[in-house]
Amino acid sequence: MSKIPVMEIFGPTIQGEGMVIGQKTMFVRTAGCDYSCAWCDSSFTWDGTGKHLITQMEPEDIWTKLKQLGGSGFRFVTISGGNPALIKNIDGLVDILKKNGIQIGLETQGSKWQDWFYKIDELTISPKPPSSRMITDFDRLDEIILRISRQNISLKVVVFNDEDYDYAKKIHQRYSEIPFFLQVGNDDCSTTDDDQLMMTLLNKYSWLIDKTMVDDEFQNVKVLPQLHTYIWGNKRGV
Ligand SMILES: C[S@@+](CC[C@H](N)C(=O)[O-])C[C@H]1O[C@@H](n2cnc3c(N)ncnc32)[C@H](O)[C@@H]1O
Ligand SMILES: Nc1nc2[nH]cc(C(=O)O)c2c(=O)[nH]1
Ligand code: SF4
Ligand SMILES: [Mg+2]
Repeated sequence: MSKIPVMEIFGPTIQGEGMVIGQKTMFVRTAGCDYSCAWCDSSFTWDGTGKHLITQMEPEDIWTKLKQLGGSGFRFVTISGGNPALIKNIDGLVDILKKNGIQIGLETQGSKWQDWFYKIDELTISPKPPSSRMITDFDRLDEIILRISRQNISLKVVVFNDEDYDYAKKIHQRYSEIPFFLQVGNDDCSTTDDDQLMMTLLNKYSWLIDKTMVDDEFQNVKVLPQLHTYIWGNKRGV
């Protein structure tokens, strides 16, 4: 048995965030998280509300489903969650994807390690700022980042307020050699008023840009929105 708890499989869509923003990709979203961020936009993966959606799947079945949805029109799969790093069996899925010439992206927060991280092509670590109410274990994060430092990795911190911004700077300074992304926080993950949401998010993006541009301590940084929210709002599975 090498099953993986899957919450949703979707795509093709664009990667809306971070180091490979705009990339055509399929998504595999796993269930369960060791964190419970105050503003998690995927809380259905861990708060019980999506329990009925969880399917225990063999890696081969996930590959079959990906091909069903994406046909032969994709070369990239992003694994997100929840925290996929809780799941040892993702190793089997990674091997199947590699064998079929698929590039793999991973979204995780840097709280857990798996050896299959070594096989990920584009690895995003997203440590959580104070507004999330999570506490970063820096010894653990140091260890993980050291292990993957020769791979294609990036750090991405979501910013909601000044305190988060200061935390982001601390992360950037601690791991100054690693490509660094600031990401706009979405504090209304339930609204269906897409126009209002876009206005709010654009204003926040503008605030974050203004702040970063005059900050000499942020020299080499990329400031990004969650692009998919501009197109599809809070819609799930896109
Ligand atoms: C849902 S998480 C899943 C992967 C992993 N648990 C993590 O947090 O990195 C995927 C990405 O969405 C970001 N995210 C979650 N909620 C958000 C929100 N309300 N606004 C902006 N980004 C958010 C996370 O910081 C992370 O970078
Ligand atoms: N289009 C799109 N891009 C994303 N980038 C990271 C996502 C995530 O939830 O991990 C995500 C997502 O859910 N959709
Ligand atoms: S670590 Fe990621 S999935 Fe887990 S609660 Fe935070 S944002 Fe959500
Ligand atoms: Mg998301």
